[in-house]
Amino acid sequence: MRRPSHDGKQRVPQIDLKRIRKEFGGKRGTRRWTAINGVDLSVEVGEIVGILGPSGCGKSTLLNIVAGLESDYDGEFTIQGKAFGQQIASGFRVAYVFQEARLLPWKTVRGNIEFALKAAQFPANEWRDRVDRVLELVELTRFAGFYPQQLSGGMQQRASIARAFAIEPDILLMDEPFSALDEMTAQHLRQSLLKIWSAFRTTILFVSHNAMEASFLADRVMVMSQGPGATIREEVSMAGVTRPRSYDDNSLIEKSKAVVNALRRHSGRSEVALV
Ligand SMILES: Nc1ncnc2c1ncn2[C@@H]1O[C@H](COP(=O)(O)OP(=O)(O)OP(=O)(O)O)[C@@H](O)[C@H]1O
Repeated sequence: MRRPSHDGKQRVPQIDLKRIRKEFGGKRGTRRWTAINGVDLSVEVGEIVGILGPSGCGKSTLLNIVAGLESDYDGEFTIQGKAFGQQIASGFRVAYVFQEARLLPWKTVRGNIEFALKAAQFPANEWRDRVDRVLELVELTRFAGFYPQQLSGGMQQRASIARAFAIEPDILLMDEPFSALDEMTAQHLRQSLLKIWSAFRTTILFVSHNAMEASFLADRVMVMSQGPGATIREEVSMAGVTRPRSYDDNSLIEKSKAVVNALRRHSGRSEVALV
């Protein structure tokens, strides 16, 4: 999937996974399970790529490998042509947004974001401006002094997205970030995410179960097959769906149907719904 740049030169992809295979178990008599086998995926700088596939096919496993949380796998994984550990040692940053906001309950929204800035070694004199900027982008300025339990689920997730962007990550990983929210809140948050992405142009790799969500956010949607030994079977390009995006855009609706059809083809199930 390596593609030439507009000037005709080969660019080095931001994320490059080749022939990735991950097996679980097999130790002390536990069942051996090949979760993924032969995954190839290249993501360019500033791209948004979505991963969809049947439950248990290995989507989170793939994100965990890119996050550096999973190191026991076969195949090659490089970041801009270098080993992950080498890139992290030279200041490369990866942020992860999960289904739940995972904010520290004893810290305010500002305190949570400052905590991440401190961990990422940003100088303390930059914290206030950085926090203010990201909170404005996710429309939480008035809630900087609130504790997580004083916020709705959608607001907490917005705070977690703000925290992720505050450290200006080179890569943002998201594992079903909006699936715990009602659809109207999720729609608002997807818009917020794209607004903040257009300010930072961070490379985003995310997992979703929602074809419309994936189509709305992504430049490309990768559809995985059913495991064991799951792999990426099809790519649906969102080229032609202009940004900023609207849920009413017919070209988006058509692309979303194409994603659903790809899921049907590769999940071995026929009852996959549009959302
Ligand atoms: N730590 C583990 N030990 C054993 N098996 C595991 C482990 N983690 C994941 N698996 C197995 O690997 C497969 C892939 O899991 P993974 O969580 O990556 O799938 P997924 O596509 O993200 O699932 P879902 O869509 O349901 O969240 C599953 O069959 C799962 O049971």
